[in-house]
Formats: sequence, structure tokens, C-alpha cells
Amino acid sequence: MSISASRLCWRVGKKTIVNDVSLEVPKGQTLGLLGPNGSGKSSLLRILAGLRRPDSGKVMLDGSDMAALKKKALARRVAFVEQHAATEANIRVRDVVKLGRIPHHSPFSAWSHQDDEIVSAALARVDMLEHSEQGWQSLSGGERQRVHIARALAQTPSEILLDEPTNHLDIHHQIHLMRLVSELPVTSIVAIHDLNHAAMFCDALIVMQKGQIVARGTPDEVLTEAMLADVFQVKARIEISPDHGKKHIHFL
Ligand SMILES: Nc1ncnc2c1ncn2[C@@H]1O[C@H](COP(=O)(O)OP(=O)(O)OP(=O)(O)O)[C@@H](O)[C@H]1O
Repeated sequence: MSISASRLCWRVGKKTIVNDVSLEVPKGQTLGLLGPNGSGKSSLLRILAGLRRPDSGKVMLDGSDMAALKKKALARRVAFVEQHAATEANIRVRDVVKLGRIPHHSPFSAWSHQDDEIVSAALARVDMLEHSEQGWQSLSGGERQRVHIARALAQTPSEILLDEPTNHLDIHHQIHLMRLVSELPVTSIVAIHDLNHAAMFCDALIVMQKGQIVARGTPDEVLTEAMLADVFQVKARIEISPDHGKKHIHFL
């Protein structure tokens, strides 16, 4: 397994926010994390990214305990795009993406032509190459989101964790981004609210409720009218799309 977690628990005071969560994602696959607001998706992603220590349980990368990895080695391997990622200074778009290369450098190593190529390729992948010289503060919300994703790609990670990455994006860029994530030769875990995008672009899904996993499997197995009524309290009719052969949810 590229990334796995066994029996993760995280509490704040008496409240258990992540409750006995175990998961496994094979190399190159895309796992979608679904669940209502406050169900623990972001908290789980922060633990999987190594930003938060669980009270119990562990995260494994290729079978080795993540807790044993040094910060820089972890940053070379796992990229995380947070939901409210901020970049304060008014630096150029290209410089934001260059930050993704930091874990690959020592204080004495020189910036290389290859670094430049990786940064340009990351910007091109999110359709932001022509904004390279623009100042960060002048970008729209969706453009900022795409630049944060480019920075994560410039890290050339083996695992990428994305917390609601299609927030702020127009429908063209939502589809473009989800297709990109699903086609990347990188293991991805993505918290996502759009259930039809989850059906179209994820290999497997996990549904969280009150910190626990309440359903898991392929999108076909997980996305059922009963689950949507039970977990999300919505009525829906689900059919197999004649266009792409995946499940399609009609909300009633
Ligand atoms: N540091 C914290 N201290 C106290 N409570 C917290 C903390 N972090 C998260 N929580 C609580 O834990 C629960 C899960 O939050 P989390 O952000 O992980 O949910 P989520 O599934 O990502 O939600 P959303 O879909 O709204 O982004 C929420 O009730 C939240 O208020």
C-alpha cells in the first residue's frame, strides 16, 4: 500500500473527532473522502499529512511508520492542499509554485533547469502558466486554488492529499482538476462534496459520519439511495449514466 492508516483516533477534550479510522490506498489510486460538514474529513487529512499527531493509531507510507520520517523527507513525499490555504506575501505566481521545490533542496544546492521545468509543468497542468508573472494578491479565488495545487504538484509527491480542491473553481476547472487528480500517477486522497464527481473520478470512496467510517468501497458500492438518505438526509434517485457508465445521482 502506498499510504495506509490503522485505528486512528484524535480527540479534543472529551470529543472524539476521528474515531478508529483505518484505510488503505494502493499506489496510484484516488480515494474520495465523503461526509457531511463536521464529519472529520479535514481532521483526518491533517493526520494523514503528518500535521497532526493522532492520540492513537498510526499512518504508514509503503509499510513504514510515518512518525519515523523527518519533516523534510515527509515533505518530499506527501503534498497537502488545505481547504483554506493562504499565501500572505504578494509574490509572483511562479514563486509560490517554486516553494514546492524547497523539500528537494539543501541550503547549498543550486536551483536547476530541471526545477524550472517541473515548476512550468505544474503551472501548465492547472492551466496557470500564462499567469506565471502575475502577483498573488491580484488572483481570483479559483486561480489561487489552482496555484496551490500547482505548488503541491511541484513537490513531485508520491501521495497528494486535497481538501475540497474544487472549492472556488468554475465547472470547467472542477472537471479538469478532478480528471487531472484521477489520472496523475500519484496516490491521491481527496475530500469532496460533489457526489457525482466522486462517482466519476474516484477509484474508491470512504464515507465519514461523526468521525467514523460508515461506508467504504467502490463508488458503485457506496453511492446508494439508502446511504444518501441515512448519512446526508437527502432523497435521491441514482442511475447508471448512459454517457460515462458511472453512477449519476439525481437529487429529488
Ligand atoms: N482544533 C479543534 N478543536 C476543537 N474542535 C475541532 C478542532 N478541529 C476540528 N474540530 C471539530 O471536529 C469536527 C470535524 O471537523 P472537520 O473540519 O474535520 O470536518 P469536515 O468533515 O472536514 O467538515 P467540512 O465538510 O465542513 O469541511 C467539527 O465538529 C469541528 O468543529
